[in-house]
Amino acid sequence: METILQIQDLTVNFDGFKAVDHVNTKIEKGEIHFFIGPNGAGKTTLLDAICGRVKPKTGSILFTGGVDVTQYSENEIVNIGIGRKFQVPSVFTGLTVQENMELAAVKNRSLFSSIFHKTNKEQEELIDDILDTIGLYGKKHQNSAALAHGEKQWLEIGMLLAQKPRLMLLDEPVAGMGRAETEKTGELLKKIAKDCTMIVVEHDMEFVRDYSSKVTVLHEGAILDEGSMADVQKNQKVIDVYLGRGGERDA
Ligand SMILES: Nc1ncnc2c1ncn2[C@@H]1O[C@H](COP(=O)(O)OP(=O)(O)OP(=O)(O)O)[C@@H](O)[C@H]1O
Repeated sequence: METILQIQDLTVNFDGFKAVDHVNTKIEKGEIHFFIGPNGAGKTTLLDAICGRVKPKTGSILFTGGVDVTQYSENEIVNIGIGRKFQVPSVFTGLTVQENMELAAVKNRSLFSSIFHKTNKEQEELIDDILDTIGLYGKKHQNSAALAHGEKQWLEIGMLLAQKPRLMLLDEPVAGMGRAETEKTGELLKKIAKDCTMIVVEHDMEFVRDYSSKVTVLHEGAILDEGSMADVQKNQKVIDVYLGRGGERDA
């Protein structure tokens, strides 16, 4: 196993309140690693620290062995290969599926300059491959406003893939999806994880059971348990603070 991300003694404070409290964990290459736990446990804050949105009070986050991303800006973190998808889709609904992909593929953060930057042949091939992977090749010329909820989420995952990340952070990717879309998303994550490791925050426990390689349970900012879903769901403390309290219905 090769470690892609090592989180060491990570603490994030908001006005003295510890949202993340001395967290230590490792993400292995190729994993679909879920973070679960009750509302307010610190899951989103942890993702925010990895992608540079918040700066920790203590600790380090080592990416592929050496680089401490806590010292980097959000843009630098994207450029070294960590992509983040937020809960609310950020697809441009005035553009087609293909145009959204082109914007992402030219890798320019500014919409204005991206519009004037044509994609090259290599980028076109990459876009076609990704559209095939996310199941939207047949809809490439469709306006993205007309896509179903699940399809918009897949397009956004595709837009992240266009930046060729080695690690992808997903915040509640199946929220609002029906069972069929949820399963399709799980199969998509499995496909992607072969080349791009995944960290996923999720409240849908059926989805976590079906698609996780590893689960970290957070409670009040700290790690309560870690392991396979089969193992952590037997832990009485995890049942008491989350699973047994209908935590999965809180989303
Ligand atoms: N910018 C902020 N300023 C102050 N407090 C914050 C800020 N962001 C988060 N918090 C607090 O930190 C704690 C952890 O929040 P976080 O959003 O990380 O939890 P979560 O586990 O993702 O919860 P949920 O499952 O509800 O999304 C919460 O008590 C929240 O109110």
